[in-house]
Amino acid sequence: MKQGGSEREKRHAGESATQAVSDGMVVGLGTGSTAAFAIEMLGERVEAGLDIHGIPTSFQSRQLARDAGIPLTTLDVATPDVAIDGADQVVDDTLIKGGGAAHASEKIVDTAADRLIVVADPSKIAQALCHPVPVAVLPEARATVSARVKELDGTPELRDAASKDGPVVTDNGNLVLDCEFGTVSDPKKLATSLSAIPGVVEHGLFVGCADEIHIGTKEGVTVETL
Ligand SMILES: O=C[C@H](O)[C@H](O)[C@H](O)COP(=O)(O)O
Repeated sequence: MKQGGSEREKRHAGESATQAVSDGMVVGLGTGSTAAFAIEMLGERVEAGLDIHGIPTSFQSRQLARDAGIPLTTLDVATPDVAIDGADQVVDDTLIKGGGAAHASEKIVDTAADRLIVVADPSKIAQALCHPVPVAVLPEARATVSARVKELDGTPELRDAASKDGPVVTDNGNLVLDCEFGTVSDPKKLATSLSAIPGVVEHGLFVGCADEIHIGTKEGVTVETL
């Protein structure tokens, strides 16, 4: 599922995004290898005196934030001023996310934030949405959701775990169907259709969600404000 992009490019994107963070802010902490660089950099700034709280989007980002010394809070008591998160594909302000199976919590935190900054390497930027759409489903709904995805002309594939026998199980105990739709010409319509299927917990289409894209390159970063 994961696409290329060098560590250097990801680091440049992650570090650039953290410049939007200042004292007193609550920061949504995205998941994945690119967001991890932002968390690392925020930790260094916290150690140097930056006063922030983070809201993690997965077990991974929670652990990284703890290791980095970032104080944590929850959506029960705080609203993120900004969220910094990665993506698997970016077309303008619309994203496909969920390569790390964290898109349900990411969507909750990212859309609650006043501002969503996406961190990406150039391999993620596309002209058309054509990446398979991850769909988190309740385990008992795997077959019924698959059938409905096929009615939408999609091809669902249960995501298998690399490190154990059997399927990927999300932080919330759900399964993931990677659904191939070819080129998605109307992401809003597909998002609505997927959300309406009983048993779908969340899908990875983030339609019109991004406010800024920080694209890390070997030399530096390009920032697109949307
Ligand atoms: O579920 C995971 C997330 O949506 C990630 O933000 C996305 O897969 C991008 O991850 P990475 O920066 O490792 O490519």
